[in-house]
Parts: sequence; structure tokens; C-alpha cells
Amino acid sequence: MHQPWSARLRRRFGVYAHVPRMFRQIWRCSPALTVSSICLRLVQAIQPPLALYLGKLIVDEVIRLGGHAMPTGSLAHWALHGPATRLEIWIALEFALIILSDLTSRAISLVDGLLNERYINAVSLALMEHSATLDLQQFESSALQDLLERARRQASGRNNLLVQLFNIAQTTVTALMLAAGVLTFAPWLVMVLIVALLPAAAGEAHFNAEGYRLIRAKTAERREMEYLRHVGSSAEHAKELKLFGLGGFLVGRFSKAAAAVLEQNRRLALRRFAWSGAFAAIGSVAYYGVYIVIVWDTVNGRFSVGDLTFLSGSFLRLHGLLSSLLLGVTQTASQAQYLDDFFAFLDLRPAILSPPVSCPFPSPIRQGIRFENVGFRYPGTDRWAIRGLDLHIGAGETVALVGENGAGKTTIVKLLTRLYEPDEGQITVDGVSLRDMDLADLRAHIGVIFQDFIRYSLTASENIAVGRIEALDDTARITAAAHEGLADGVMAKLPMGLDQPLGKRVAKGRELSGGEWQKIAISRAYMRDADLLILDEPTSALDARAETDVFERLRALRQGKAALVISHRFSTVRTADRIVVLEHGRVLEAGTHEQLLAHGGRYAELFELQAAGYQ
Ligand SMILES: Nc1ncnc2c1ncn2[C@@H]1O[C@H](COP(=O)(O)OP(=O)(O)OP(=O)(O)O)[C@@H](O)[C@H]1O
Repeated sequence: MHQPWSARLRRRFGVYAHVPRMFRQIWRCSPALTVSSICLRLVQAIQPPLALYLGKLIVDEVIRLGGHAMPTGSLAHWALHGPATRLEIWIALEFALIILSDLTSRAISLVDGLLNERYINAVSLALMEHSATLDLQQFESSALQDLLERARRQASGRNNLLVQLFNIAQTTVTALMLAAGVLTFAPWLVMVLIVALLPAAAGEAHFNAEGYRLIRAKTAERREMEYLRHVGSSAEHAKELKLFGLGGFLVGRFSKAAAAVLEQNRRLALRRFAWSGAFAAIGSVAYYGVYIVIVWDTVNGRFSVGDLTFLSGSFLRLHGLLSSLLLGVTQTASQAQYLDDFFAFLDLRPAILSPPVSCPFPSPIRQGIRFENVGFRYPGTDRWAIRGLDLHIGAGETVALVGENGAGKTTIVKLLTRLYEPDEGQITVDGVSLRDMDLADLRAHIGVIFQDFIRYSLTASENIAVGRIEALDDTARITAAAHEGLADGVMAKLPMGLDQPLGKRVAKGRELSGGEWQKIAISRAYMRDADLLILDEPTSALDARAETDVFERLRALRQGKAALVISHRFSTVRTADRIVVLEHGRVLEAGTHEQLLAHGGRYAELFELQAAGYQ
């Protein structure tokens, strides 16, 4: 696939399109530090040409003084009374310049360090804040995971793009000043140097673009490697890995993925090495050619010895500066590609939004929640997870959903909380469609515990407070919720009580049993004053006594509030006001425990199957 060179050039420089946006971000982090960094770098940028020019003046002055009679007496006498006043001034200035240069470079690293840290934090925050606004559907797509993986590199702080871009600007100012100085002596020499560097510039740009293409193509492999590394070295997985003896298997998988990535990188690195060596040689030949011409012109009296010092010094610097500029531009070009990914991620917009004008959630619920002919397919699949579903949850009613694995129970919860949008039909609360409600308001009125609830590596009290994060400091509310959710007994056993960090990841963290974690999760639901409570497998890990306790307390909480309980345990299910049996995303039968048993359908069959297991 061959593109015209103009298109290629546009694409190469196109990577910098987001740099102004990045600068705006940097500016917002700290205008004072940004201005300080720019000013300090300007001061630093003009020092090398000044130092070189002072050097030339000193050499010329020394040669001029060389013709005079040798000073008599001491160095001090010569310095004070001799004809060396101008020389002394130049030397003093050069000394001052060295001190200044040292001070500014220290100040630059201080200011840049502070600014960079703020910028990296701002990038991480932007990623987290934006992630919170995206749809669950977007998160479940592997394309988004790949984009996020690349965008994260921007936040990792490894690439230090900010400092590199500032360095480029500084180097450019120095190079321009040196070039201007040299141009006054011999304009064509500068042209020779620039032209000699062009092949290297093109080569670097080419290899950087190729490197990025490689990384992009291998994002999925890198994500897999990241996953394998995590699984292979985390405490959560250690137990199963040991017992199943999976260490070797994981290492093998990782090595295979790593070897594929490594091999491609190696080939690119070798080609890059060979080509950049050849291009660098062209630059060096040009530099020495120019140097020989300057020496020749000095010998022939066209330049003074001071001019020779200045020109050869300037050329050496210019050569070094142009090379580092080239390296800087190409390195930042490849990093700027991640900037592209970072902003592409920030520009993603969620599809599930609040309407411009929203209706309030009907609180308290008077008529109930209704699914009307609802159909839903997960994105990227052809199979209907739910189809033609009609379901009613009356005000103050507890409905239990039962059905075999994959029947669509959890999907109903996702639709009810608008984590996903139905493809067909609608869901209403007291006749108001979920689409017409403000998303945050809708979710604030629903308390949900999913079967795969999160075990936060936070303190016990924080783990409960996440159910209503505004009440993080409301110890009385947290204690009451812990009591309702049976977590008070769990807390009593913890040495640090409410303040006990949970999980193995944190210092002094205590691990809990599955049932104990579930009690903490149930307590979260009690933190909310929810009009609709959804419990997806709430008691699967609880012992029989705890299960009874949980449902007794739930009955008390449910006064005037609707609840949807999903469970495979019939001891839980039979307490519900109404039981809905799902099959292939549709309602198969519905009624009370007694009605369904009398009906002798699927429910009765499943119930008897489970009851037989206890006999
Ligand atoms: N994120 C997803 N993407 C694609 N398909 C999905 C996704 N989540 C669930 N499904 C599919 O949708 C169907 C319904 O899944 P759902 O999780 O609602 O079942 P469930 O009744 O809750 O099952 P279980 O009793 O095992 O928890 C299943 O066939 C499942 O494979």
C-alpha cells in the first residue's frame, strides 16, 4: 500500500495535531510553573551561543595581546595594571554565564519535575473521570479495552512527553541562534549541515511510525500479557494456580505471547540500527567536510583564530543539537501517537444519556415497574438474551426471578438500571419510561447487589459506605447498615473494627470468608434509601441461619418498597410475593410458591428436584 509522499508527510506531522490540546491541559495544571519553565528555558537556550561568542572574543583578544610586551611582575599586577581589561571582562562574563547555566538547568529540572507530576496526575484523573461516564457496553468491548490500554500509557509517566517537547523548543531556539551566528560567517555551511541530516530525519520518522504500527497491532497481545502477568502473580489467584498446577501453563502462554512481540521488535530494532548508523555517518562526513573548509579558510586568513574557535565550536554544537532535535522530534512523534489515543478515549461519548428535560423518579412507587414486550441483544451478538418480555413488579411487592443459567435474569437487572438499553419495547416506573428519567436520579433510587459484587481493598466501614458514598463519614448510618446486613458480627471479629482494611492487597488487610464478604455487600444495600431493591444471588454464600436472618430483615425493610430477588435457592425464592420463572429470555410461568407448585410446571419440577436433594 503506497501512499503519495505528501500524504505520508501529513500523516507523520499529523501526530502533533493534539499537542496544542496537551499544552492547554498543561497550562491548566499550573500556569505559573508553565510560564516559569518557558522563561527558564529561554534563558538556558541563549547561553551556548553566547558562551561560544565569548570564547571567540577571548581567543582573539589573547592573540592581540600576544603581540604586546610580556607583562612584568606577578599575575595580580598584570591583571590590575596590564592592558588586559577587556580580556578580564570577557572572562568574568564567561564565568558568570557558567554559573547562570548551572543555576538555570537545576531550576528547570525542579520546575519540570513539579509540572510533569501535576500533568501526569491530571491525565490519570481525566482517564478515571471519563471512564466513569462511559457505558458498561463500551467497557465490555475489546476495542475500548485496547484504546484504554494505549491511552493509559499516556498516564503512566514513563514517556515524559512534556519535558521532551519543552526540550525540543529549547534546543530549537539554541540551534536557531547558533545558525544565525554561523550564517553571518558562512551561510552555505549551515545549509550543508541541514541537508546532510535530512536522510536521518526521514529514517527516524519512518521507523517511529513503523514502531507505533507494531505496538498498535500488538495491543491485544500486550493486554493478554498484562492479564497473564496479573493472574500469575496475584494473591487472589494463587490458591487455584497452586492446586491446579497452572504455573507452568501460564508461564508458557506468557512466553509465547512475549516471544512473538519480542521477535517483531527485534527485527525492527535491527533494521533501525543499520539504517540510522548509515544516516549518522552521512551527517558526520558532512560535519567534517565543513570543518576542513573552515580550517582551510582560517589558514588562508579569511577567518581569525577566534572565528575558527567560534565556527568549529558552533558547528560541533549545531551538529549535536540538530541530531538531538531529530531524535527528540521522532521520539516525541511516536509518543504523540499515544496522545492521539488518549484524546480519542476522552472524546468517546456514552450512548446512554439522561434526556435534556427529565422526569423525576416516581418516589414512592405507586403502581409499579413494568417491562412491556422488551427485547434485547448484547452488542455484537445475534442471539436475543431477552425477547417479548412482559413483567410487572407491583409497588411494595417482592418478585423472585428464577430460571436456569443463562435464562436472562441478570440481563433484566442491567436493563432495569439502564446499564443497557432495550432494543425493543420499554420499561416504565408508574408509567414513566426509564429513558425519560435522569440517569443519576434513577440509579439513586435503586439499590443493587450483583452476584459479582466488588470486594474493595478499603476499610470495612468504607466497604459498606460505598452503597451511599455521600455518607462516608456517617458512622451511625454505617453501623446501622452493618447491623441490618448482618455485618456487625463480622466487624466484631476484626481487630480494628470498622477501620479494619479488608483484602490482602493492603497493609494490615484482613481477608474475609465468602459469606462474610456477602454480609458486607448486603449491608451496602441498607445504606441506600432505595425504592427498588435488587438482589442478584444475595445469599448464595450464607449459611442457613444467616439466610433466614437476612430475609427477615429484608421483609422489614421492604415495607412500601419493591424488591427483585434473583436466586437459585428455593428457600429464598419461596418467601417472595410472586415468583417469575424465566426461560430463554421469556416469562414461562408466574405466581406464588403455592400456585406454582399446584400448577405442576417447571417451577414445581425444579423445586422438587432441589427438595429431593435434601432428603
Ligand atoms: N456482556 C455480555 N455479552 C454478550 N452476551 C452476554 C453478556 N452477558 C450475558 N450474556 C448472555 O446473555 C444470556 C443471559 O445472560 P444472564 O447473565 O442474564 O443470565 P442469568 O439468567 O443471569 O444466568 P445465571 O443464572 O447463570 O446468572 C446468556 O446466554 C449469556 O451468555
